[in-house]
Amino acid sequence: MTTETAEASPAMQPNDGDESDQYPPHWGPTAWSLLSDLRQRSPLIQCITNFVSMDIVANTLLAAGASPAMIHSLAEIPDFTPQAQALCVNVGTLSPSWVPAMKSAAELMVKLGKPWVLDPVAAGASGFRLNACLALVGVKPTVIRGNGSEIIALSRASLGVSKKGVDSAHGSMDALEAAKSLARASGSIVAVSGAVDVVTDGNRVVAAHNGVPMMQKITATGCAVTALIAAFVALDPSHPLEATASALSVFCIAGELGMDLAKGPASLRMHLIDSLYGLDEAALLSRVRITDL
Ligand SMILES: Nc1ncnc2c1ncn2[C@@H]1O[C@H](COP(=O)(O)OP(=O)(O)OP(=O)(O)O)[C@@H](O)[C@H]1O
Ligand SMILES: Cc1ncsc1CCO
Ligand SMILES: [Mg+2]
Repeated sequence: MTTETAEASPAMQPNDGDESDQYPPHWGPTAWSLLSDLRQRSPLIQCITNFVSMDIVANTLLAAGASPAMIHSLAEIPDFTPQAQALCVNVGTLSPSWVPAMKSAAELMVKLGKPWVLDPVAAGASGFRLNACLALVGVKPTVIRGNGSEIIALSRASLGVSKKGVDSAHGSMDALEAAKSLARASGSIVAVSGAVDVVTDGNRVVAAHNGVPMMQKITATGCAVTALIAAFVALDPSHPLEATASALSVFCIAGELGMDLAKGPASLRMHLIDSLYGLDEAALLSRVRITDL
């Protein structure tokens, strides 16, 4: 829900020529190996997500090779959640009755030693939402992925800073220090999406430079990439930072390839999903742009 342009980002062209020297070569094979694994192993990903995003989240997971389940009833969690390889919790259309299911599913995943990922949509929009997000952060998400404004709001609240500030239109780089503080305070990997996606464990910071600005004009692309992060982390739970950066880069490469065929947001949505489904090794290796900051 932030607006950010990407004039400074070299994200739209293949990673070839001299420019490739700035991108460490190990990231391409890492991302490809995770995507290949996803297609082979098809992990079951439980999503407790908002009404707006349910369709694009399920279709993104399917196109990437995962198996989505949009199951959010508290009554089903004891039987169903233990079968999932990862859980994605998204507070986008939160109401009080959803919070116990979110907490209970997350607690169960932690108890079982499995990863779960939090998308704190519009975290600073209300006291109710912020408190729910803080309670969920207390259940130790493996990864928290939000846009700049969301990470700044959550980071301030988790550090007990009462001044909320103007939580709109923050770029991902503006949120870098907030992301590091939140990662240190929570023990989670924190990812901030934007023209450049940044991922941190509180010390190390990596940046993924893929994507196109038009992705912001499709609702719930952020929710979709959070779910894809859950799927990637399910494959390699002991390396969540690498899995998170790879998922962001892969999703954004699908956006770049989709943009070549799109006429606007609606056709980009379709072509992004098609491009994710068809993404091959050569295209991925030539386009991955991940750097250590
Ligand atoms: N200016 C940009 N240039 C390139 N890619 C972008 C840009 N802005 C966002 N993206 C990409 O679009 C996807 C969604 O990120 P965004 O920051 O818009 O999420 P969000 O605000 O949580 O969205 P939503 O709430 O609609 O799900 C991410 O994969 C991100 O990398
Ligand atoms: C637009 C919108 N409102 C609540 S959730 C959502 C989807 C993007 O997060
Ligand atoms: Mg969002």
